[in-house]
Amino acid sequence: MAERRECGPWPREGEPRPAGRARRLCVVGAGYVGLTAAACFAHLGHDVRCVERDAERLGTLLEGGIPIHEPGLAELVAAGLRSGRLGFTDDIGAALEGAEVAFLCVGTPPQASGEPDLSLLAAAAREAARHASGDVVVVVKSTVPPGSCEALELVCAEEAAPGVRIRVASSPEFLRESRAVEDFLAPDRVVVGAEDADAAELVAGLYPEGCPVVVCDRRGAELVKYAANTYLAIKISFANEVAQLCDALGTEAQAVLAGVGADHRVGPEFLRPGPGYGGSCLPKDVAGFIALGEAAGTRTTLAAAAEAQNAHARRSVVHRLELVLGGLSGRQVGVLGLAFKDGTDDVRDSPALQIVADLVAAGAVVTCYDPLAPSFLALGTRAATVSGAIVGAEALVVAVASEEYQRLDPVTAARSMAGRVVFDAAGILDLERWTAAGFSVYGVGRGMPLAFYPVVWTPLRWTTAGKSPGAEAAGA
Ligand SMILES: NC(=O)C1=CN([C@@H]2O[C@H](COP(=O)(O)OP(=O)(O)OC[C@H]3O[C@@H](n4cnc5c(N)ncnc54)[C@H](O)[C@@H]3O)[C@@H](O)[C@H]2O)C=CC1
Ligand SMILES: O=C(O)[C@H]1O[C@H](OP(=O)(O)OP(=O)(O)OC[C@H]2O[C@@H](n3ccc(=O)[nH]c3=O)[C@H](O)[C@@H]2O)[C@H](O)[C@@H](O)[C@@H]1O
Repeated sequence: MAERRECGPWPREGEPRPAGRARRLCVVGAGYVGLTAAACFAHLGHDVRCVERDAERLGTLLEGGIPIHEPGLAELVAAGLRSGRLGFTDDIGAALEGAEVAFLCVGTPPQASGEPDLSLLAAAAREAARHASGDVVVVVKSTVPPGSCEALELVCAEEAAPGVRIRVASSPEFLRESRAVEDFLAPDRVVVGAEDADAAELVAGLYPEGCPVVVCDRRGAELVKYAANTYLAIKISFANEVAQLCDALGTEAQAVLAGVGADHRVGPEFLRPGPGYGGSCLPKDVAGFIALGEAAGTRTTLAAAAEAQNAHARRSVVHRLELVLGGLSGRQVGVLGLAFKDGTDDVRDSPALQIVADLVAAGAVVTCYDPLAPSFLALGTRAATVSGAIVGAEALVVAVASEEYQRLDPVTAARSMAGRVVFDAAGILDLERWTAAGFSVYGVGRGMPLAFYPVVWTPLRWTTAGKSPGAEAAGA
């Protein structure tokens, strides 16, 4: 076993102290998860070398920039580089020198079957094992199906030099994009799956002091991640289901869901209706959860229902707008938001992007605005400001719940737009103000014209005091 060593003097004045000792760490992959983990571990006092194989991404990092938008991350990276506790390289051998722990944070993108593609991860594990000169605990942070760590341990054993022991542990990541740093430094919990207590303790000790740690076996830790994301997806789909019902019943979804979420057993978070969930993980992990059930021969009906409801939610924005406008061909539509949610530049599997694509496919003339989404997106016309996106528009779609869009003044919008239709898919506009400015406001859980519904719901009529119509019909 490699000798454990301290990484520089500790503690340093004014800096947070890690729960365990400061360690030498290697992090493979400098994406949303890897870069955040590397910068935060360095902030916690560890000595971190981060390996990135993408030349452009690495170049940006080596020049002191960061390749993604994540609040607070640039500052942490800069501080890590200044202190010497953070470094970037494409040389995994150099990054592993003296490292006791190597975190694998590479992508596990979805395949058509719903199962994730683990080829990048297997390649990273192979490289790490091949270049390890001493014993290393390889920690899989990427989201992987149960059983992956066990399989990777065999791969590592094949590649490792004689006498080098590679143990593979699981420690899935739960951070949210746009809040990656705060989530990493103050997690609700850390999950560690390892086959021996020593490895579990080593890994758990790297995280911020005082955060709750759930220790289980590797399969359990791997499953926590899928189950957690699937549960969040189910909650969002439930909110969308309630919102659709609210539209049909002519009531406001926000108030109804606030009433549901106020019960502490339910909780208010992830009950915001909208254009469906997206991003690189929720859709992928729900599909992965269903694929897991199929492989294991268990029922995953709730996950499948969440997926089906989400597909409906994502299609229905443009479908509804088409009905409201009486057709989309040649109609000028402004869209606010392209990223998969507010505060990020990530457009992977973005519902907003799908809205724009569906509008363009239906023949609409689209102008969109997003302050962070990459400029290479060639969908419709890209405006540089909110006002640029709405000028001359017959209808406006708010696709992402951003404060910037919420601040849009309806009186100014009315002056600039050609029409008075707003589809508030994100559910953020002040109904009263927009209605007062002459707009017809539609949206998910924000009301739809009655003609939209094939069945017109009629309020129950109480014909006999104290008895329900059902009771009467039953002859009570
Ligand atoms: N994005 C998110 O918010 C979260 C993602 N996850 C999971 O974490 C994993 C990573 O996700 P992201 O960070 O979003 O992916 P990403 O695609 O943004 O970043 C992965 C990085 O790894 C690099 N890479 C791939 N193979 C490499 C190798 N052999 N050596 C060095 N670098 C290599 C890529 O060039 C890329 O920069 C996925 O399994 C994902 O499901 C988990 C929690 C949150
Ligand atoms: O595994 C992952 O990658 C991560 O996936 C999600 O994080 P993230 O994808 O960054 O974004 P969320 O904030 O969860 O939003 C996901 C999608 O759901 C939508 N959403 C979220 C909440 C809500 O109430 N309603 C709703 O429609 C968002 O707009 C977005 O499209 C989870 O929240 C993280 O815990 C997890 O680590």
